[in-house]
Amino acid sequence: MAPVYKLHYFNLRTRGEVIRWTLSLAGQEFEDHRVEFPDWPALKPTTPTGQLPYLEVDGKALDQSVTIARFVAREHGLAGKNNWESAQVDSLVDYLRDAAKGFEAYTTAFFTRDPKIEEVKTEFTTKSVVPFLEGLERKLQSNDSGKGYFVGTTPTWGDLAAAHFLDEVVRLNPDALAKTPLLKAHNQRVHELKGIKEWLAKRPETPL
Ligand SMILES: N[C@@H](CCC(=O)N[C@@H](CS)C(=O)NCC(=O)O)C(=O)O
Repeated sequence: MAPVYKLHYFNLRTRGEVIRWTLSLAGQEFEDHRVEFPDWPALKPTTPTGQLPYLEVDGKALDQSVTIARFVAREHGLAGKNNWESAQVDSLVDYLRDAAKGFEAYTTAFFTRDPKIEEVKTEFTTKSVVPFLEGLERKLQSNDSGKGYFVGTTPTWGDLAAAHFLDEVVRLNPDALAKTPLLKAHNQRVHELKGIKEWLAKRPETPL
């Protein structure tokens, strides 16, 4: 029997979205349980660690967003074709997590209604993320397969993590990819993948 997947997360993209993209590219059906904030205090003690996301697979719970996305990718052949490719994907995802620190400052400012949110946004999109975008473009360029993905010849969950992150950057600054044309083209390439295109067309619109 095919496994039954249920993803528990808030009604946000943030730490849940790469998991949703990976499930979608895999063509894996899943229940997208979005916890509303007023319901959270009652649900919190029922979760593995008191935090979200966690994924239920046939009733068993797996927590930690990056681990969950990697698990789904491995289950569906989206984590690289050999150990070297898997390590390259992991390296890409680690790099993105460093790049995302400035974005986390923005999400904190959003949730705390920081009056300086515009400054935080400008600092992230025009300063702190810039060297990461250049580094990311070099990583993409270093794959000479000619297929336009970060690792190997087919999309991996690393491509999804990169494209999702860049979407968030572009939401905050539409010109952010002007100096990294390869990243811009990669972003469009990922958006055109069947499962991703379908997911983007149907996902709920949320502020983050
Ligand atoms: N390392 C964890 C962090 C999880 C985390 O920080 N979750 C936040 C939402 S993004 C949460 O559950 N906050 C509510 C709470 O702690 O009560 C992961 O990546 O899954």
